[in-house]
Amino acid sequence: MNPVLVLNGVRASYPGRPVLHDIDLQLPRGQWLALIGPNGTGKSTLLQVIAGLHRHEAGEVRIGGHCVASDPLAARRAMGFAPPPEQLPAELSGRQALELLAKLRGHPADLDGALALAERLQLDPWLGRRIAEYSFGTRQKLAALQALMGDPPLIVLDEVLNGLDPTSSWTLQQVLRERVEAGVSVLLSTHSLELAERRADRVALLQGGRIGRDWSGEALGALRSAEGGLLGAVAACLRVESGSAVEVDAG
Ligand SMILES: Nc1ncnc2c1ncn2[C@@H]1O[C@H](COP(=O)(O)OP(=O)(O)OP(=O)(O)O)[C@@H](O)[C@H]1O
Repeated sequence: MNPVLVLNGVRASYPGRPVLHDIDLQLPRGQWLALIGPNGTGKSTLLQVIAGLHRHEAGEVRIGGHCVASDPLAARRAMGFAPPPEQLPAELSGRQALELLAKLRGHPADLDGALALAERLQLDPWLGRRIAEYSFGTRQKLAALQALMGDPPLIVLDEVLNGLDPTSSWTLQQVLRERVEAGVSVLLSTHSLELAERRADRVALLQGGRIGRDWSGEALGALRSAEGGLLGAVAACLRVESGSAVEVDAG
């Protein structure tokens, strides 16, 4: 089966600052990929390129076979993206924001599924209140709901578990795992190596604007039982990049 997400030679930058260099990545159906990497290495930029919110200067991004640059609407329909919490419409209630999204997508019935998920995430008591009154974690839950709404084949989440209380975080991880088991693909950026190691099917390390390492399910399985685990493996990669591995080896 064709991968749900394909990136070929993707490059992107901000004025005077190249960020992504020739990113090649494929995400098969029914796989949870955790994207990790140091601060400022370009994870959010990469996810925004995939969501069509940041222009890529070279290469190609395809979602469900649709090219993000030439057929953005079809590409967007094949994915769910959690907006950054500060970009949620503060003057609307959570319910109004979900209704608006369902209407914009042309699937008002999607609201029912989102409301059921809101209950699982204990967001339902907040849905009648203005988003401006939400805490950071409550906004994160609403953003995640938006990404999950309508059951898209690809779900893209940028550090969306940050700020969630442990029970809500666990529930959202369970929801994501259920979706993955049903054939949905999840791309989640995170700084939690524990989450990446335990929950994801595969982990990609973004390093210097490139995919420096890509640990498959098998490699992850080996890391789970190895001393140091994923943290040790990531630290080794970053030492090599900074050149300090040479010092360590020489010492
Ligand atoms: N709007 C912007 N204008 C200019 N530079 C930006 C902008 N947004 C991000 N950058 C720069 O692009 C680079 C990548 O940023 P990005 O937010 O994608 O990194 P990240 O890996 O998600 O970081 P973090 O882990 O800290 O969230 C950084 O050097 C950052 O300073």
